Amino acid sequence: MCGIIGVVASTPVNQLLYDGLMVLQHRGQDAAGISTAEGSTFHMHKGPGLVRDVFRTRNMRALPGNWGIAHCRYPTAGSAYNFAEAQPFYVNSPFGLMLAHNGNLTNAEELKQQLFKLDLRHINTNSDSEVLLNVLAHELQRAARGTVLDQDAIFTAVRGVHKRVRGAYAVVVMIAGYGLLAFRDPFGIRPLVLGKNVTPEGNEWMLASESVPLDTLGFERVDDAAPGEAVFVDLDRNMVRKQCAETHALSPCLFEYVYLARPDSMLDDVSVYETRLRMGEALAAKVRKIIDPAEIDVVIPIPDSSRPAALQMAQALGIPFREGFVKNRYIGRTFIMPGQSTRKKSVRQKLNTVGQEFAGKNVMLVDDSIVRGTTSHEIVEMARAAGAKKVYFASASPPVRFPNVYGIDMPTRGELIATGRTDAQIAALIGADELVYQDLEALEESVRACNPNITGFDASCFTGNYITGDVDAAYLDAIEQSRNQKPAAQQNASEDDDEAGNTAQQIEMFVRRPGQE
Ligand SMILES: O=P(O)(O)OC[C@H]1O[C@H](OP(=O)(O)OP(=O)(O)O)[C@H](O)[C@@H]1O
Ligand SMILES: NC(=O)CC[C@H](N)C(=O)O
Ligand SMILES: [Mg+2]
Repeated sequence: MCGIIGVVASTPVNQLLYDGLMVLQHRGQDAAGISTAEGSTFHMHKGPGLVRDVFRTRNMRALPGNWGIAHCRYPTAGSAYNFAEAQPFYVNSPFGLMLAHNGNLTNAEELKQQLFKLDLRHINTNSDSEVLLNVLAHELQRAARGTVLDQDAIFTAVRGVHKRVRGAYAVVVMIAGYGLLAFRDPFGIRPLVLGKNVTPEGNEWMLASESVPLDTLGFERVDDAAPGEAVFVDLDRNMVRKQCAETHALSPCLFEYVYLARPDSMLDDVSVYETRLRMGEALAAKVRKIIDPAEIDVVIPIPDSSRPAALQMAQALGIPFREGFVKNRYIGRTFIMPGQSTRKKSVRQKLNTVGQEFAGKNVMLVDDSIVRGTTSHEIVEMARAAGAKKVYFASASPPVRFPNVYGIDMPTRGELIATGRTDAQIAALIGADELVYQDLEALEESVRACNPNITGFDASCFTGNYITGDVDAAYLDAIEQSRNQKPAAQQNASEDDDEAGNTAQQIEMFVRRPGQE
Protein backbone atom coordinates (compact mmCIF):
# COMPACT_ATOMS: atom_id res chain seq x y z
CA MET A 1 0.00 0.00 0.00
CA CYS A 2 1.49 3.22 -1.21
CA GLY A 3 -0.35 6.43 -1.95
CA ILE A 4 -0.74 7.54 -5.56
CA ILE A 5 -2.32 10.61 -7.16
CA GLY A 6 -2.66 11.76 -10.75
CA VAL A 7 -4.21 15.06 -11.84
CA VAL A 8 -4.90 17.05 -14.99
CA ALA A 9 -5.91 20.61 -14.14
CA SER A 10 -6.16 24.05 -15.69
CA THR A 11 -3.59 25.65 -13.39
CA PRO A 12 -0.25 24.48 -11.91
CA VAL A 13 -0.57 21.25 -9.93
CA ASN A 14 2.62 21.12 -7.83
CA GLN A 15 0.95 22.36 -4.63
CA LEU A 16 -2.14 20.25 -5.30
CA LEU A 17 -0.01 17.10 -5.56
CA TYR A 18 2.00 18.00 -2.46
CA ASP A 19 -1.16 18.64 -0.43
CA GLY A 20 -2.66 15.42 -1.76
CA LEU A 21 0.40 13.44 -0.72
CA MET A 22 0.22 14.96 2.75
CA VAL A 23 -3.23 13.39 3.28
CA LEU A 24 -2.04 10.07 1.87
CA GLN A 25 1.07 9.99 4.07
CA HIS A 26 -0.41 7.18 6.19
CA ARG A 27 -0.07 4.90 3.13
CA GLY A 28 3.72 5.19 2.87
CA GLN A 29 6.35 6.86 5.00
CA ASP A 30 9.52 5.60 3.29
CA ALA A 31 9.88 7.88 0.25
CA ALA A 32 7.89 10.42 -1.74
CA GLY A 33 7.97 11.89 -5.20
CA ILE A 34 6.14 14.25 -7.55
CA SER A 35 6.39 14.57 -11.29
CA THR A 36 4.73 17.30 -13.35
CA ALA A 37 4.82 18.14 -17.03
CA GLU A 38 4.92 21.35 -18.96
CA GLY A 39 4.23 20.68 -22.60
CA SER A 40 5.85 17.31 -23.03
CA THR A 41 8.77 17.93 -20.67
CA PHE A 42 8.67 16.05 -17.39
CA HIS A 43 9.93 17.51 -14.13
CA MET A 44 10.48 15.34 -11.11
CA HIS A 45 11.63 15.49 -7.54
CA LYS A 46 11.69 12.44 -5.26
CA GLY A 47 13.59 11.29 -2.23
CA PRO A 48 13.60 9.22 0.95
CA GLY A 49 11.49 10.24 3.94
CA LEU A 50 8.18 11.87 4.72
CA VAL A 51 6.53 14.19 2.24
CA ARG A 52 7.27 17.27 4.36
CA ASP A 53 10.98 16.33 4.46
CA VAL A 54 11.37 15.52 0.77
CA PHE A 55 10.12 18.79 -0.70
CA ARG A 56 11.71 22.20 -0.15
CA THR A 57 10.47 25.41 -1.75
CA ARG A 58 13.15 25.18 -4.42
CA ASN A 59 11.97 21.67 -5.31
CA MET A 60 8.38 22.85 -5.56
CA ARG A 61 9.35 25.73 -7.83
CA ALA A 62 11.04 23.24 -10.11
CA LEU A 63 7.75 21.38 -10.67
CA PRO A 64 5.85 23.54 -13.19
CA GLY A 65 2.92 22.38 -15.29
CA ASN A 66 -0.81 21.70 -15.12
CA TRP A 67 -0.68 17.93 -14.88
CA GLY A 68 1.27 15.42 -12.89
CA ILE A 69 1.47 12.41 -10.62
CA ALA A 70 2.69 11.78 -7.08
CA HIS A 71 3.62 8.83 -4.88
CA CYS A 72 4.42 8.04 -1.26
CA ARG A 73 6.11 4.69 -0.77
CA TYR A 74 5.70 1.80 1.63
CA PRO A 75 8.14 -0.73 0.14
CA THR A 76 7.08 -4.28 -0.59
CA ALA A 77 9.71 -5.15 -3.18
CA GLY A 78 13.36 -4.26 -3.27
CA SER A 79 14.52 -2.43 -0.16
CA ALA A 80 13.37 0.17 2.26
CA TYR A 81 15.50 3.34 2.36
CA ASN A 82 16.57 2.70 -1.24
CA PHE A 83 16.36 6.00 -3.03
CA ALA A 84 16.67 4.32 -6.44
CA GLU A 85 13.32 2.62 -5.79
CA ALA A 86 11.48 5.81 -4.83
CA GLN A 87 8.70 6.66 -7.28
CA PRO A 88 7.65 7.91 -9.81
CA PHE A 89 9.72 5.86 -12.25
CA TYR A 90 10.65 7.20 -15.69
CA VAL A 91 11.35 5.53 -19.00
CA ASN A 92 12.06 7.55 -22.14
CA SER A 93 10.66 5.25 -24.79
CA PRO A 94 8.07 5.12 -26.24
CA PHE A 95 6.94 8.76 -25.99
CA GLY A 96 8.25 9.24 -22.42
CA LEU A 97 6.45 7.63 -19.51
CA MET A 98 6.35 8.42 -15.81
CA LEU A 99 4.64 5.92 -13.51
CA ALA A 100 3.53 5.59 -9.87
CA HIS A 101 2.28 2.25 -8.57
CA ASN A 102 0.45 1.01 -5.52
CA GLY A 103 0.49 -2.75 -5.06
CA ASN A 104 2.84 -5.63 -5.61
CA LEU A 105 3.36 -7.88 -8.61
CA THR A 106 3.54 -11.62 -8.01
CA ASN A 107 5.27 -12.47 -11.30
CA ALA A 108 7.85 -9.69 -11.28
CA GLU A 109 10.79 -12.07 -11.49
CA GLU A 110 9.40 -13.87 -14.54
CA LEU A 111 8.52 -10.55 -16.19
CA LYS A 112 11.96 -9.18 -15.54
CA GLN A 113 13.49 -12.10 -17.37
CA GLN A 114 11.05 -11.68 -20.28
CA LEU A 115 11.77 -7.98 -20.46
CA PHE A 116 15.47 -8.61 -20.65
CA LYS A 117 15.52 -11.58 -22.96
CA LEU A 118 12.62 -10.83 -25.30
CA ASP A 119 11.85 -7.14 -25.04
CA LEU A 120 15.49 -6.02 -24.71
CA ARG A 121 14.76 -3.82 -21.73
CA HIS A 122 17.08 -3.31 -18.79
CA ILE A 123 15.63 -3.06 -15.29
CA ASN A 124 17.96 -1.18 -13.01
CA THR A 125 16.43 -1.69 -9.56
CA ASN A 126 14.75 -4.43 -7.56
CA SER A 127 11.42 -2.61 -7.71
CA ASP A 128 8.49 -4.46 -9.23
CA SER A 129 7.08 -1.06 -10.20
CA GLU A 130 9.98 -0.51 -12.60
CA VAL A 131 9.11 -3.89 -14.12
CA LEU A 132 5.47 -2.84 -14.47
CA LEU A 133 6.50 0.43 -16.17
CA ASN A 134 8.61 -1.43 -18.69
CA VAL A 135 5.87 -3.93 -19.48
CA LEU A 136 3.53 -1.00 -20.13
CA ALA A 137 6.18 0.72 -22.25
CA HIS A 138 6.63 -2.40 -24.33
CA GLU A 139 2.88 -2.83 -24.79
CA LEU A 140 2.48 0.84 -25.78
CA GLN A 141 5.23 0.47 -28.33
CA ARG A 142 3.49 -2.56 -29.78
CA ALA A 143 0.06 -0.95 -29.82
CA ALA A 144 1.07 2.45 -31.23
CA ARG A 145 0.55 2.90 -34.94
CA GLY A 146 3.82 4.28 -36.14
CA THR A 147 4.80 7.34 -34.19
CA VAL A 148 1.30 8.30 -33.14
CA LEU A 149 -0.59 7.11 -30.12
CA ASP A 150 -4.39 7.21 -29.98
CA GLN A 151 -6.87 6.16 -27.31
CA ASP A 152 -7.43 2.75 -28.85
CA ALA A 153 -3.73 2.05 -28.78
CA ILE A 154 -3.49 3.15 -25.14
CA PHE A 155 -6.34 0.85 -24.10
CA THR A 156 -4.90 -2.00 -26.17
CA ALA A 157 -1.63 -1.56 -24.30
CA VAL A 158 -3.40 -1.76 -20.93
CA ARG A 159 -5.11 -4.93 -22.15
CA GLY A 160 -1.65 -6.27 -22.92
CA VAL A 161 -0.46 -5.36 -19.42
CA HIS A 162 -3.38 -7.22 -17.83
CA LYS A 163 -2.46 -10.31 -19.85
CA ARG A 164 1.16 -10.33 -18.72
CA VAL A 165 1.11 -8.95 -15.20
CA ARG A 166 -0.13 -10.78 -12.08
CA GLY A 167 -0.72 -9.38 -8.63
CA ALA A 168 -2.04 -6.08 -7.34
CA TYR A 169 -1.65 -2.79 -9.16
CA ALA A 170 -3.33 0.57 -9.09
CA VAL A 171 -1.34 2.81 -11.35
CA VAL A 172 -1.11 6.41 -12.59
CA VAL A 173 1.04 7.10 -15.66
CA MET A 174 1.93 10.26 -17.55
CA ILE A 175 2.40 9.79 -21.27
CA ALA A 176 4.43 12.73 -22.53
CA GLY A 177 2.46 14.89 -24.93
CA TYR A 178 -0.69 12.77 -24.56
CA GLY A 179 -2.10 12.74 -21.03
CA LEU A 180 -2.74 10.87 -17.83
CA LEU A 181 -3.49 7.14 -17.85
CA ALA A 182 -4.68 5.25 -14.78
CA PHE A 183 -5.67 1.63 -14.37
CA ARG A 184 -6.46 -0.98 -11.77
CA ASP A 185 -5.80 -4.72 -11.73
CA PRO A 186 -8.62 -7.08 -12.77
CA PHE A 187 -9.48 -7.88 -9.12
CA GLY A 188 -9.35 -4.26 -7.98
CA ILE A 189 -7.19 -5.32 -5.05
CA ARG A 190 -5.78 -1.85 -4.42
CA PRO A 191 -8.13 1.14 -4.55
CA LEU A 192 -8.30 3.94 -7.14
CA VAL A 193 -10.86 6.72 -6.84
CA LEU A 194 -11.84 9.15 -9.60
CA GLY A 195 -12.75 12.77 -8.89
CA LYS A 196 -13.74 15.87 -10.84
CA ASN A 197 -13.50 19.59 -10.26
CA VAL A 198 -15.78 21.74 -12.38
CA THR A 199 -14.14 25.08 -13.16
CA PRO A 200 -15.01 27.94 -15.56
CA GLU A 201 -12.15 26.59 -17.70
CA GLY A 202 -13.75 23.15 -17.86
CA ASN A 203 -13.38 19.95 -15.84
CA GLU A 204 -10.24 19.00 -13.96
CA TRP A 205 -9.67 15.32 -13.16
CA MET A 206 -7.94 13.56 -10.32
CA LEU A 207 -7.30 9.88 -9.53
CA ALA A 208 -6.09 8.90 -6.09
CA SER A 209 -5.64 5.90 -3.81
CA GLU A 210 -8.33 7.20 -1.48
CA SER A 211 -11.03 9.83 -1.60
CA VAL A 212 -9.45 12.05 1.11
CA PRO A 213 -7.29 14.04 -1.35
CA LEU A 214 -10.39 14.69 -3.45
CA ASP A 215 -12.24 16.07 -0.41
CA THR A 216 -9.41 18.22 0.82
CA LEU A 217 -8.54 19.59 -2.63
CA GLY A 218 -12.08 20.49 -3.61
CA PHE A 219 -12.73 17.64 -6.06
CA GLU A 220 -16.02 15.81 -6.14
CA ARG A 221 -15.83 12.00 -5.91
CA VAL A 222 -17.25 10.64 -9.17
CA ASP A 223 -16.62 6.91 -8.96
CA ASP A 224 -14.01 4.25 -8.36
CA ALA A 225 -12.03 2.94 -11.30
CA ALA A 226 -13.52 -0.51 -11.88
CA PRO A 227 -11.29 -3.59 -11.61
CA GLY A 228 -9.47 -3.94 -14.92
CA GLU A 229 -10.64 -0.54 -16.10
CA ALA A 230 -8.39 2.14 -17.60
CA VAL A 231 -9.11 5.87 -17.34
CA PHE A 232 -7.44 8.29 -19.75
CA VAL A 233 -7.49 12.08 -19.45
CA ASP A 234 -5.99 13.92 -22.40
CA LEU A 235 -4.29 17.29 -22.19
CA ASP A 236 -7.53 19.07 -23.16
CA ARG A 237 -8.96 17.38 -20.05
CA ASN A 238 -11.32 15.04 -21.90
CA MET A 239 -11.81 11.90 -19.82
CA VAL A 240 -12.58 8.43 -21.21
CA ARG A 241 -12.90 5.09 -19.44
CA LYS A 242 -12.62 1.60 -20.85
CA GLN A 243 -12.73 -1.91 -19.44
CA CYS A 244 -9.47 -3.53 -20.54
CA ALA A 245 -9.54 -6.88 -18.73
CA GLU A 246 -11.05 -9.99 -20.28
CA THR A 247 -12.31 -11.14 -16.90
CA HIS A 248 -12.68 -8.98 -13.86
CA ALA A 249 -14.32 -9.18 -10.44
CA LEU A 250 -14.29 -6.65 -7.65
CA SER A 251 -12.31 -8.23 -4.79
CA PRO A 252 -10.73 -5.38 -2.84
CA CYS A 253 -8.17 -5.92 -0.13
CA LEU A 254 -10.01 -6.40 3.17
CA PHE A 255 -7.09 -4.97 5.10
CA GLU A 256 -7.67 -1.54 3.48
CA TYR A 257 -10.87 -1.33 5.51
CA VAL A 258 -9.34 -2.79 8.66
CA TYR A 259 -6.20 -0.66 8.84
CA LEU A 260 -4.63 0.81 5.72
CA ALA A 261 -7.09 3.50 4.63
CA ARG A 262 -8.02 6.64 6.51
CA PRO A 263 -11.45 6.36 8.18
CA ASP A 264 -12.71 9.46 6.36
CA SER A 265 -12.10 7.80 2.97
CA MET A 266 -14.62 6.22 0.66
CA LEU A 267 -13.23 3.17 -1.17
CA ASP A 268 -15.31 1.25 -3.68
CA ASP A 269 -18.36 3.14 -2.45
CA VAL A 270 -17.75 2.08 1.12
CA SER A 271 -17.24 4.50 3.98
CA VAL A 272 -14.19 3.20 5.82
CA TYR A 273 -15.46 4.83 9.02
CA GLU A 274 -18.84 3.13 8.77
CA THR A 275 -17.30 -0.31 8.21
CA ARG A 276 -15.08 0.20 11.26
CA LEU A 277 -18.14 1.04 13.36
CA ARG A 278 -19.77 -2.14 12.07
CA MET A 279 -16.62 -4.09 12.89
CA GLY A 280 -16.96 -2.82 16.48
CA GLU A 281 -20.61 -3.84 16.64
CA ALA A 282 -19.77 -7.35 15.41
CA LEU A 283 -16.81 -7.60 17.77
CA ALA A 284 -19.06 -6.73 20.70
CA ALA A 285 -21.28 -9.69 19.81
CA LYS A 286 -18.23 -11.97 19.74
CA VAL A 287 -16.94 -10.61 23.06
CA ARG A 288 -20.29 -11.35 24.73
CA LYS A 289 -19.86 -15.03 23.87
CA ILE A 290 -16.50 -15.21 25.62
CA ILE A 291 -16.45 -12.64 28.42
CA ASP A 292 -19.27 -11.44 30.66
CA PRO A 293 -19.49 -7.69 29.88
CA ALA A 294 -20.08 -7.07 33.59
CA GLU A 295 -16.47 -8.16 34.10
CA ILE A 296 -15.18 -5.29 31.93
CA ASP A 297 -14.86 -1.85 33.53
CA VAL A 298 -13.70 0.11 30.54
CA VAL A 299 -13.07 -0.19 26.78
CA ILE A 300 -9.84 1.46 25.61
CA PRO A 301 -8.82 1.87 21.95
CA ILE A 302 -5.23 1.55 20.79
CA PRO A 303 -4.82 4.74 18.79
CA ASP A 304 -5.27 5.44 16.00
CA SER A 305 -6.84 2.96 13.68
CA SER A 306 -9.00 1.04 16.16
CA ARG A 307 -10.86 4.07 17.48
CA PRO A 308 -14.17 3.76 15.57
CA ALA A 309 -14.40 0.00 16.24
CA ALA A 310 -13.63 0.41 19.94
CA LEU A 311 -16.13 3.24 20.28
CA GLN A 312 -18.94 1.22 18.75
CA MET A 313 -18.00 -1.91 20.68
CA ALA A 314 -18.17 -0.01 23.98
CA GLN A 315 -21.55 1.39 23.07
CA ALA A 316 -22.91 -2.00 22.06
CA LEU A 317 -21.69 -3.57 25.30
CA GLY A 318 -22.87 -0.64 27.43
CA ILE A 319 -19.39 -0.14 28.88
CA PRO A 320 -17.63 3.24 29.24
CA PHE A 321 -15.25 4.13 26.39
CA ARG A 322 -12.11 5.85 27.60
CA GLU A 323 -8.93 7.16 25.98
CA GLY A 324 -6.35 5.33 28.07
CA PHE A 325 -3.47 5.84 25.67
CA VAL A 326 -2.26 9.20 24.45
CA LYS A 327 -0.59 9.18 21.10
CA ASN A 328 2.40 11.32 20.24
CA ARG A 329 1.17 12.99 17.08
CA TYR A 330 4.71 13.38 15.73
CA ILE A 331 5.41 9.66 15.44
CA GLY A 332 4.19 7.95 12.30
CA ARG A 333 2.46 4.63 11.88
CA THR A 334 4.43 1.88 13.55
CA PHE A 335 3.37 -1.10 11.47
CA ILE A 336 4.61 0.35 8.20
CA MET A 337 8.03 1.28 9.58
CA PRO A 338 10.83 -0.94 8.35
CA GLY A 339 12.77 -2.96 10.94
CA GLN A 340 11.41 -4.74 14.00
CA SER A 341 13.47 -2.87 16.61
CA THR A 342 12.40 0.49 15.13
CA ARG A 343 8.80 -0.64 15.29
CA LYS A 344 9.15 -1.81 18.90
CA LYS A 345 10.82 1.37 20.07
CA SER A 346 8.26 3.47 18.24
CA VAL A 347 5.30 1.88 20.03
CA ARG A 348 6.73 3.12 23.34
CA GLN A 349 7.53 6.55 21.94
CA LYS A 350 4.15 6.80 20.32
CA LEU A 351 1.80 5.74 23.11
CA ASN A 352 1.70 6.57 26.80
CA THR A 353 -0.87 5.56 29.41
CA VAL A 354 -3.32 7.74 31.31
CA GLY A 355 -2.88 6.12 34.72
CA GLN A 356 -6.36 6.57 36.20
CA GLU A 357 -8.02 4.70 33.34
CA PHE A 358 -6.12 1.54 34.28
CA ALA A 359 -5.55 1.56 38.06
CA GLY A 360 -7.50 -1.26 39.67
CA LYS A 361 -9.68 -1.85 36.57
CA ASN A 362 -10.46 -4.72 34.25
CA VAL A 363 -9.70 -3.17 30.89
CA MET A 364 -10.68 -4.26 27.40
CA LEU A 365 -8.07 -3.06 24.90
CA VAL A 366 -9.21 -2.93 21.30
CA ASP A 367 -7.02 -2.88 18.21
CA ASP A 368 -7.90 -3.20 14.54
CA SER A 369 -5.43 -6.02 13.99
CA ILE A 370 -2.60 -8.00 15.53
CA VAL A 371 0.07 -8.71 12.93
CA ARG A 372 3.53 -9.23 14.39
CA GLY A 373 2.19 -8.62 17.90
CA THR A 374 4.65 -5.75 18.42
CA THR A 375 1.97 -3.27 19.45
CA SER A 376 -0.23 -5.61 21.49
CA HIS A 377 2.65 -7.04 23.50
CA GLU A 378 3.97 -3.59 24.46
CA ILE A 379 0.51 -2.22 25.14
CA VAL A 380 -0.55 -5.04 27.47
CA GLU A 381 2.67 -4.55 29.43
CA MET A 382 2.00 -0.82 29.67
CA ALA A 383 -1.59 -1.44 30.85
CA ARG A 384 -0.36 -3.72 33.60
CA ALA A 385 2.37 -1.28 34.59
CA ALA A 386 -0.35 1.36 34.89
CA GLY A 387 -2.15 -0.86 37.42
CA ALA A 388 -4.77 -2.73 35.40
CA LYS A 389 -6.26 -5.72 37.27
CA LYS A 390 -7.19 -7.73 34.22
CA VAL A 391 -6.23 -7.00 30.63
CA TYR A 392 -8.56 -8.31 27.93
CA PHE A 393 -7.66 -7.76 24.29
CA ALA A 394 -9.93 -7.73 21.24
CA SER A 395 -8.95 -7.51 17.58
CA ALA A 396 -11.42 -6.13 15.02
CA SER A 397 -9.98 -8.53 12.45
CA PRO A 398 -9.26 -12.27 12.54
CA PRO A 399 -5.79 -13.72 13.20
CA VAL A 400 -3.29 -12.73 10.48
CA ARG A 401 -1.74 -16.10 9.70
CA PHE A 402 -0.59 -15.83 6.09
CA PRO A 403 1.79 -13.59 4.18
CA ASN A 404 0.45 -10.75 2.07
CA VAL A 405 1.87 -10.58 -1.44
CA TYR A 406 -0.33 -7.79 -2.78
CA GLY A 407 1.25 -4.66 -1.35
CA ILE A 408 1.45 -5.07 2.42
CA ASP A 409 4.83 -5.85 3.90
CA MET A 410 4.09 -9.08 5.73
CA PRO A 411 5.79 -11.59 3.48
CA THR A 412 6.94 -14.29 5.90
CA ARG A 413 4.91 -16.61 8.09
CA GLY A 414 7.63 -16.64 10.73
CA GLU A 415 7.09 -13.00 11.64
CA LEU A 416 3.31 -13.28 12.08
CA ILE A 417 2.41 -13.92 15.70
CA ALA A 418 -0.71 -15.95 14.83
CA THR A 419 0.91 -18.38 12.37
CA GLY A 420 0.78 -21.88 13.85
CA ARG A 421 -0.59 -20.68 17.20
CA THR A 422 -3.96 -21.01 18.91
CA ASP A 423 -5.75 -17.96 20.31
CA ALA A 424 -4.76 -19.07 23.83
CA GLN A 425 -1.09 -19.28 22.84
CA ILE A 426 -1.24 -15.83 21.27
CA ALA A 427 -2.97 -14.44 24.39
CA ALA A 428 -0.14 -15.87 26.49
CA LEU A 429 2.50 -14.38 24.19
CA ILE A 430 1.06 -10.87 24.29
CA GLY A 431 0.33 -11.29 28.01
CA ALA A 432 -3.48 -10.83 27.85
CA ASP A 433 -5.91 -12.55 30.23
CA GLU A 434 -8.28 -13.19 27.35
CA LEU A 435 -8.02 -12.57 23.61
CA VAL A 436 -11.01 -12.18 21.30
CA TYR A 437 -10.64 -12.19 17.53
CA GLN A 438 -13.30 -11.07 15.05
CA ASP A 439 -14.67 -13.84 12.82
CA LEU A 440 -13.85 -13.47 9.11
CA GLU A 441 -17.51 -13.70 8.04
CA ALA A 442 -18.41 -10.87 10.43
CA LEU A 443 -15.55 -8.75 9.13
CA GLU A 444 -16.53 -9.30 5.51
CA GLU A 445 -20.14 -8.55 6.34
CA SER A 446 -19.09 -5.25 7.97
CA VAL A 447 -17.79 -4.11 4.59
CA ARG A 448 -20.35 -5.78 2.36
CA ALA A 449 -23.20 -4.21 4.34
CA CYS A 450 -21.97 -0.85 2.97
CA ASN A 451 -21.74 -2.09 -0.64
CA PRO A 452 -23.49 -5.36 -1.54
CA ASN A 453 -21.86 -5.26 -4.99
CA ILE A 454 -18.59 -6.37 -3.43
CA THR A 455 -18.87 -10.08 -3.88
CA GLY A 456 -15.38 -11.17 -2.88
CA PHE A 457 -12.33 -9.88 -1.09
CA ASP A 458 -8.62 -10.33 -1.06
CA ALA A 459 -8.56 -11.77 2.45
CA SER A 460 -5.37 -13.75 1.85
CA CYS A 461 -3.62 -12.74 5.07
CA PHE A 462 -6.51 -14.30 7.01
CA THR A 463 -7.25 -17.29 4.80
CA GLY A 464 -4.14 -18.16 2.77
CA ASN A 465 -6.30 -18.04 -0.36
CA TYR A 466 -4.61 -15.93 -3.05
CA ILE A 467 -7.16 -14.74 -5.57
CA THR A 468 -4.75 -14.15 -8.45
CA GLY A 469 -4.29 -17.90 -8.61
CA ASP A 470 -0.52 -17.83 -9.18
CA VAL A 471 0.68 -17.83 -5.58
CA ASP A 472 1.50 -21.27 -4.27
CA ALA A 473 3.60 -22.76 -1.48
CA ALA A 474 6.73 -22.71 -3.66
CA TYR A 475 6.26 -19.00 -4.33
CA LEU A 476 5.81 -18.22 -0.64
CA ASP A 477 8.83 -20.35 0.27
CA ALA A 478 10.95 -18.49 -2.27
CA ILE A 479 9.92 -15.13 -0.83
CA GLU A 480 10.71 -16.33 2.68
CA GLN A 481 14.04 -17.65 1.64
CA SER A 482 14.95 -14.47 -0.13
CA ARG A 483 13.79 -12.42 2.84
CA ASN A 484 15.85 -14.46 5.23
CA GLN A 485 18.97 -14.29 3.08
CA LYS A 486 21.31 -11.49 3.92
CA PRO A 487 22.03 -9.61 0.69
CA ALA A 488 25.75 -9.13 0.11
CA ALA A 489 25.29 -5.38 -0.22
CA GLN A 490 23.98 -5.30 3.32
CA GLN A 491 26.66 -7.37 5.04
CA ASN A 492 27.71 -4.36 7.09
CA ALA A 493 24.27 -2.91 7.57
CA SER A 494 22.59 -2.70 10.97
CA GLU A 495 20.07 -5.32 12.07
CA ASP A 496 17.26 -2.95 11.17
CA ASP A 497 18.66 -2.16 7.78
CA ASP A 498 19.09 -5.85 7.21
CA GLU A 499 15.50 -6.58 7.96
CA ALA A 500 14.28 -3.56 6.12
CA GLY A 501 16.08 -4.62 2.99
CA ASN A 502 14.82 -7.26 0.65
CA THR A 503 11.25 -6.83 1.81
CA ALA A 504 9.83 -9.22 -0.74
CA GLN A 505 11.16 -11.27 -3.58
CA GLN A 506 14.55 -10.18 -4.84
CA ILE A 507 14.47 -9.56 -8.54
CA GLU A 508 17.74 -10.62 -10.06
CA MET A 509 19.66 -8.08 -12.12
CA PHE A 510 20.57 -9.14 -15.61
CA VAL A 511 23.62 -7.95 -17.48
CA ARG A 512 23.98 -8.73 -21.14
CA ARG A 513 27.52 -9.57 -22.21
CA PRO A 514 28.85 -9.87 -25.74
CA GLY A 515 28.32 -13.37 -27.04
CA GLN A 516 25.44 -14.14 -24.64
CA GLU A 517 22.10 -15.26 -26.01
O1 LIG B 1 0.79 -6.43 15.60
P1 LIG B 1 1.59 -5.34 14.98
O2 LIG B 1 2.66 -5.88 14.11
O3 LIG B 1 2.09 -4.35 15.99
O4 LIG B 1 0.65 -4.55 13.96
C1 LIG B 1 -0.64 -4.12 14.25
C2 LIG B 1 -0.65 -2.72 14.78
O5 LIG B 1 -0.02 -1.80 13.85
C3 LIG B 1 -0.98 -0.84 13.40
O6 LIG B 1 -0.83 0.38 14.11
P2 LIG B 1 0.08 1.60 13.61
O7 LIG B 1 0.81 2.14 14.75
O8 LIG B 1 0.87 1.20 12.43
O9 LIG B 1 -0.93 2.70 13.04
P3 LIG B 1 -2.20 3.43 13.64
O10 LIG B 1 -1.70 4.61 14.41
O11 LIG B 1 -2.96 3.83 12.42
O12 LIG B 1 -3.00 2.51 14.48
C4 LIG B 1 -2.32 -1.45 13.71
O13 LIG B 1 -3.30 -0.45 13.90
C5 LIG B 1 -2.05 -2.21 14.98
O14 LIG B 1 -2.08 -1.32 16.08
N1 LIG C 1 3.12 -0.92 -1.04
C1 LIG C 1 3.21 -0.64 -2.32
O1 LIG C 1 2.26 -0.30 -2.99
C2 LIG C 1 4.60 -0.80 -2.86
C3 LIG C 1 4.80 -0.48 -4.31
C4 LIG C 1 6.02 -1.23 -4.87
N2 LIG C 1 5.77 -2.65 -4.86
C5 LIG C 1 7.27 -0.88 -4.06
O2 LIG C 1 7.73 -1.65 -3.29
O3 LIG C 1 7.78 0.19 -4.18
MG1 LIG D 1 -2.55 0.75 15.50
